[in-house]
Amino acid sequence: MTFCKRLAITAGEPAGIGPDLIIQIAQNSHSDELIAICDPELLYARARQLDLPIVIEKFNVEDDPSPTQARTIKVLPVQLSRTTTPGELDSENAKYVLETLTLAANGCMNGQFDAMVTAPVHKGIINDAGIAFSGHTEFLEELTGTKKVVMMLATEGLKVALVTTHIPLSQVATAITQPLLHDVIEVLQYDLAHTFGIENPRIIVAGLNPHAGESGHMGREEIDTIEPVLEELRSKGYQLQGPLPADTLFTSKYLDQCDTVLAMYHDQGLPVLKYKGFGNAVNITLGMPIIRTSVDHGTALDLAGTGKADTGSLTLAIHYAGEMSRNKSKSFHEQ
Ligand SMILES: NC(=O)C1=CN([C@@H]2O[C@H](COP(=O)(O)OP(=O)(O)OC[C@H]3O[C@@H](n4cnc5c(N)ncnc54)[C@H](O)[C@@H]3O)[C@@H](O)[C@H]2O)C=CC1
Ligand SMILES: NCC(=O)COP(=O)(O)O
Repeated sequence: MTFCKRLAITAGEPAGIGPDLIIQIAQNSHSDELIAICDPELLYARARQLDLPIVIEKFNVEDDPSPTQARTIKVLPVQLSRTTTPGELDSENAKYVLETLTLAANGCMNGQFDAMVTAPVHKGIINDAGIAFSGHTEFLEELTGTKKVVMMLATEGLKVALVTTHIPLSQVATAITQPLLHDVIEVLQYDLAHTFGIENPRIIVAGLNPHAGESGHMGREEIDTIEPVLEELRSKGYQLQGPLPADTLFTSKYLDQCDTVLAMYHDQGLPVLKYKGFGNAVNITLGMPIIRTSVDHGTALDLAGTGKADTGSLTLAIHYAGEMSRNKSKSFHEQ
């Protein structure tokens, strides 16, 4: 097993804190090789603004991976369409952002990179450019041709996976179908075992409605959709508890006895996780043939160029990407 892994890091939205974070973490050495995929001129300009020293080297795929030296950034260059001002979004650069993601993902699929780590993108400005985009998770699901990927965020003592991701709340109830829930739990169960080494994972599944539907008086999704899937999978040996009311399941009584919470939608699970571990959490896309980790935060336009962005989550995402690539097993859909 090669110790030093080659990790692609996409810098994300150029007006956000992604470039800052790459420059900030480059001040230290790393045992894995980090390849930034972005415009090198953007890094130079942001480094001047942050008053941090960097040396940029062009990435050469023919070289063997080598640990990253302090203040050196290896770059796979992609040119911005327009020069960026920190904090000011420009839809002209949306294609550039997607090009960095595509290069990273394709590079992972063809073996050029061991994993990809993504700095935050701005979903809105990509849509403003006329390109339908709801997140890295969905973009990479399509690009890698994966039937179902699962978003999971992890921090010390808590993992939260989601059944639905970036859709309007008004669409959540109809999006949660038995086949979707079944696929999500299968991917989650498989990855907890094979990526995280939890042999018989205990998963707590949240209900959708207040009080998990109050026996059908406050919504029937628990009875009609969630319970039948849990019953079926329990009969195969899965350790599934629920559907539990989401307002009380995030308490130590339940969390101490589970490995992961499966939330029905984005803002049911992630506020709790971020309350517990914002800045010290990682976002992992489960189920793909490639490894992708990401930060727990967004573009923080208010902090771009100020030097105040916290590097904790990107550092953790890089750590996870390295460890996951050292322990890589087949993904759920490849078995
Ligand atoms: N992985 C990704 O690509 C993600 C992208 N986003 C996108 O980011 C954009 C902005 O989203 P918001 O909801 O405003 O969330 P945000 O995370 O960008 O900002 C929320 C608050 O947290 C602070 N913050 C964020 N990251 C920080 C860091 N590293 N250090 C210190 N403070 C930090 C910000 O200054 C702000 O006060 C949206 O377009 C959203 O879609 C959001 C989450 C993840
Ligand atoms: N809140 C998490 C988030 O929005 C990240 O989404 P993605 O871009 O990683 O799909």
